[in-house]
Amino acid sequence: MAVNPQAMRSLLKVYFIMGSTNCCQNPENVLQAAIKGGITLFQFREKGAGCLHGKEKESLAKKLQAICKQSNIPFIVNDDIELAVKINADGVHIGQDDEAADVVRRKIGSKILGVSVHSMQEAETAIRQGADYIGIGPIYPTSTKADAKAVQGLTFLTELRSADIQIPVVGIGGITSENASPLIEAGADGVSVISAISQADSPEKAAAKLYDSVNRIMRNA
Ligand SMILES: Cc1ncsc1CCOP(=O)(O)O
Ligand SMILES: C=C1C=NC(C)=NC1=N
Ligand SMILES: [Mg+2]
Repeated sequence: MAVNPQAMRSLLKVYFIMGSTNCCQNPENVLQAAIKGGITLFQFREKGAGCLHGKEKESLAKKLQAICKQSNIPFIVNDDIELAVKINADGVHIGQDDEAADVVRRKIGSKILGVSVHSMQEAETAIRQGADYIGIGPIYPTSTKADAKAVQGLTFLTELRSADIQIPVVGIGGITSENASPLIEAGADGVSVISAISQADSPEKAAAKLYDSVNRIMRNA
């Protein structure tokens, strides 16, 4: 269901990303709590040391997809296009080391397509090839992704918005409710987080605080 940019922007507000290796508690309970707290979009990202594969990965994906469905939260799959198509996910997120966005677009039809970009060139290519949103980062230092690129702060986001690039944009990397506001003020449509919610004592409270800090800024913008 490729969404129109305005609908995409509201989906990106509090974009929770998680896989089994990011959770201290049961992933289903963490997702249930995050939804209660107010996340607006979910991405299943089963990656890194100790992550699930094959049937186990598919089984967890289906459980988390069912939880999202109950609350009408779109379910995005990271990297694994085949899995996304097989379980009829609402969209996929790809990076520069995955298949090209135009190839993925042909495979997923009108589902949501997100692309990670780190330069104007990559952003323009993603837009041309039909991305519905772009993910940029790491905005702040993060230990969640071992091979994250250099911390970019708000520089690239500011460059995008100064070049009048209007595609929906979400930032990622080390984001918490304490540092989310400057990102929104610089023109991001939302924040995507892994550990701020997945490793919180209360994922529900963490999600609610993020939702509140993002909306407070948007109301005053
Ligand atoms: C997937 C990804 N891409 C850039 S940083 C990152 C990890 C973000 O995790 P956290 O929100 O815990 O910093
Ligand atoms: C690397 C990523 C960047 N941005 C988003 C939204 N998801 C990702 N997996
Ligand atoms: Mg990838």
